[in-house]
Amino acid sequence: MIRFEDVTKRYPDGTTAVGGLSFEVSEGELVTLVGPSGCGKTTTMMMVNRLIEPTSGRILVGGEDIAAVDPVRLRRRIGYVIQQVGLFPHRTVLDNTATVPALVGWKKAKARARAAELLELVGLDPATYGPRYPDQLSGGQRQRVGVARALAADPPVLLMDEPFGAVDPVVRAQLQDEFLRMQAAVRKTVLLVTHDIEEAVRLGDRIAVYGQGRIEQFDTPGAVLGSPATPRVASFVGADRGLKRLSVTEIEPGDLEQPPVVRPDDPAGRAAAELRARGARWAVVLDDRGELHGWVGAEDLQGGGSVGDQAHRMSAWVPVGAPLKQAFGVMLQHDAGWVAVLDGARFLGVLTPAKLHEALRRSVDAEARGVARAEVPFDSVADA
Ligand SMILES: Nc1ncnc2c1ncn2[C@@H]1O[C@H](COP(=O)(O)OP(=O)(O)OP(=O)(O)O)[C@@H](O)[C@H]1O
Repeated sequence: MIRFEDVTKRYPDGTTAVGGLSFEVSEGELVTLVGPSGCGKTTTMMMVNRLIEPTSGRILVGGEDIAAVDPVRLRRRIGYVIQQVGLFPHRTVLDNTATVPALVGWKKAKARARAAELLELVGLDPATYGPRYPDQLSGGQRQRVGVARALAADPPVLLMDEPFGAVDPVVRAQLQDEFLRMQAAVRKTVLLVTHDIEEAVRLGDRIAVYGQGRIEQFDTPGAVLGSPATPRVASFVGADRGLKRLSVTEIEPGDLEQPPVVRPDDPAGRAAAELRARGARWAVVLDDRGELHGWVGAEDLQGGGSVGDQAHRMSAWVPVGAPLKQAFGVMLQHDAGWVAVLDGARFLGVLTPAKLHEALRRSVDAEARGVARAEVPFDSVADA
């Protein structure tokens, strides 16, 4: 959808902002450009809507060389969100949002209806916020209006320059979440500039990590964190990249351990014998449909009765597909040595700290080899 072919930008004073850039962003993909200040991220982005012209090379949008497209026509297909949102202070939020549709000749009522729909999409009630003026909004709300306005003419491409930069960390995380939810619904092709590696990892389907004027690595968040391509990338992503990787690695059924399973109506004595036979200190309690009833410890079973009478409710659980970081968080929150992993109500297995570590290592290995994690043999990482 967006394709850079050997693009260089040299400013008249001789500064090479970017040199020999080649990469492609697929349709519906969100690519984050991340790197230290002055490395050329904004220059890269502004060449896409021709606010900056490249010195050499070609940029294609939707297969068309943009050098041949009238810049005004080009910008109608490309939404643009910047940190200083740039709302018109004397126009209401609704009219600000309707700016682009009005510019391209939509009837006023249709443009406003569209604007109201978009305010709703970015989490602002149009009846409450539509009639307000920008200075009657919080920073985070203004930022949302900026996103709504950029989407108003339904452009296939969205360029975002530090769109969540001007707000505090809590609001920022909220805006990121909302934006991801929205992107899942609208599936725009997005280039997003940030200097924050956490944000790049959280939002990007793929990340372009910049060094000075060039891309050092262009890959998925997992691959960038798991196997940084250069020492510069490694130092940029930080010494805690293993921890960051926990948030982009999902729990798969193959990662799980299978503890002993008992039924609620099993006699306690029989269940205790089973635990002894397997050398286990506890078991999960599942009903006949394989749904989680709770867990029971060996000592709970001393007193007789049935397993169901002694079972504890299982509060430490996560859904399959959740990030490993969430599982780790739940483990710490409940001071538990393991968490149950569920698919809907169905019990799949448990994740222990050792299994979590193994899942992380296998996922790094899988990315490096370009295969699914399930294809990485366990013994290849067991001794590592
Ligand atoms: N008009 C200009 N004339 C000369 N040099 C420029 C001009 N605009 C940008 N530069 C230089 O080009 C390089 C890349 O700038 P760019 O704004 O693309 O960086 P960036 O990665 O977006 O940085 P930041 O995160 O600080 O915004 C910098 O060294 C900058 O000083």
